[in-house]
Amino acid sequence: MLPRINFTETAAYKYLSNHYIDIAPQHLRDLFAEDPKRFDKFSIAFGDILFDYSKNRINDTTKALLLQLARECKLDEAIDAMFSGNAINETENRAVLHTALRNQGDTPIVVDGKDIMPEVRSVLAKMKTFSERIISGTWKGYTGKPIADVVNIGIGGSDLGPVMVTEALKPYKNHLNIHFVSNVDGTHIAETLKRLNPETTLFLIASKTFTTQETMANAHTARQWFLAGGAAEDDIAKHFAALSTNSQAVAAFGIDTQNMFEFWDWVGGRYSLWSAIGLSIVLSIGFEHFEQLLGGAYATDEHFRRTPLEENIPVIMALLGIWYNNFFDAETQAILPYDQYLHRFAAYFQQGDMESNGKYVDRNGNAVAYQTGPIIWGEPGTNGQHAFYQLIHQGTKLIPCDFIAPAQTHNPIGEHHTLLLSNFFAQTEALMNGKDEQAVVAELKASGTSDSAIERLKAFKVFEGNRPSNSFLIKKITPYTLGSLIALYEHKIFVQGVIWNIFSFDQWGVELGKQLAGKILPELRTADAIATHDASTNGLINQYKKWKA
Ligand SMILES: O=P(O)(O)OC[C@H]1O[C@@H](O)[C@H](O)[C@@H](O)[C@@H]1O
Repeated sequence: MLPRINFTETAAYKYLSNHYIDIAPQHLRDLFAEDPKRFDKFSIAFGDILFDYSKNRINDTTKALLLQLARECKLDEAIDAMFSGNAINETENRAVLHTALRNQGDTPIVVDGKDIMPEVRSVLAKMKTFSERIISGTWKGYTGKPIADVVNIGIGGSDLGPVMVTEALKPYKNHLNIHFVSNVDGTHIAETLKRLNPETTLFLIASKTFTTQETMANAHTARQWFLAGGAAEDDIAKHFAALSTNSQAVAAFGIDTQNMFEFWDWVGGRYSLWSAIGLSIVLSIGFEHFEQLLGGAYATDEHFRRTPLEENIPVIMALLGIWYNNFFDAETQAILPYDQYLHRFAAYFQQGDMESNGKYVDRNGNAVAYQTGPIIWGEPGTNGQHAFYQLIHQGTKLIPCDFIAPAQTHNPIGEHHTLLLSNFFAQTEALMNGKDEQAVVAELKASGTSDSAIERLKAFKVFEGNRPSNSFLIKKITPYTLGSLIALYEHKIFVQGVIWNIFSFDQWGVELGKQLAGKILPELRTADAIATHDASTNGLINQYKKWKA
């Protein structure tokens, strides 16, 4: 069981509330001026990742109080409970062990009296053999040709992780073309299939439950398309594999269970890229690179599990988030990677974070009286700069930002990377320092602006600054460093859930819409006018019926 502590009733919370009143008016500029050791104090080097959190609205007292908060909420106990396989996903009575999927230690991990590591290793071995056959071309399609295209059909956790990682690790890609189909909108699969040849295409049906409507619809369409190309039912075994926990449903669909890559109910969908769900990643970059990804995540797991809280990156990330979310009333958190390959990173953690911590019911089943999970959003720099940074710099909302950038690029073309990084450094500095009226006036004077124009313009050109950010400077985005980075964010989410006293590993909030869609679907199949819903829903459905072709 996870502890049940209302963090707003801890001593640390009360101290933090008072401390907030001291900190809120202080400017980051002054905090830096007062403390020459601020960067050394508030940054952590972890392998090839430098985490700089000095540009946050904190001082030594803030950090000490936030750590006290974590201790009062028994974070240590919760970390132990997760790693040791307790059923901390209490509403589904499941352990939470995505860490076991990348475990490289030799201590058994026991769930329901059984060491799960042999099974984990055996699925990994199966993924290795299978992927080597596909990549080398020894696996042949039904007309004897090697596989050229792989289509992962899955949604949510069975899509976003593989999409994000295959994009992030494109420099490590082999010759296979990897496609992802997730949306039940027929356009997604239709546009994908247009470019493919059934003789050389492999479908991975990725679904933990193997019941998800969107995935099943797409899988059936893929199957029909494949058979319509001239293949026989028996040929399906050469072109379809399943990544799932549900062997019965896989067999019922007609996929040979030989071609099923299993995972287990102790892997949450949004934490599953490390499991068989990662097969598209393995096919894209090869098993060795996938192992490096797991290795990087394992290094973070060890860091998270064994490093004292004050030097523990996911813990610090989480506590800073809580500082802004619950004391500064910030509602969102931006993730801004200065790396084009990481263009799906924020989208990935939109699910990771918002599906985990978007909860208003606490672990006792009561509505909370405080804010929980933030809205996660972001786009790669510098595109974001020319779109929404205006609001971050001069808007009325406080938006804590995570900036992520590699020191080395995979594409050293001319000065591109230096230009990119100059923007990365400039933005965090500008957000922190801002530009005061004096500087604005001096600048306008120097450019020959008239006094009356200066008077008219100066207010618009002032930047308050004092906008907080974290910076992750990474030597290079490799499978290993990416694995580490993803796991840092995963554990941040976990720590926040522990402190907010919510369950981070269920997702009941996605069920109602599915249930209602199930009810509405048969109503859409008839031409009859509908009167079973509220006036708005009836009105929309009936208009749809009039308009549909
Ligand atoms: O892998 P499955 O079972 O098809 O589920 C896909 C997604 O389904 C959604 O309903 C869940 O909210 C996600 O968490 C999950 O990842």
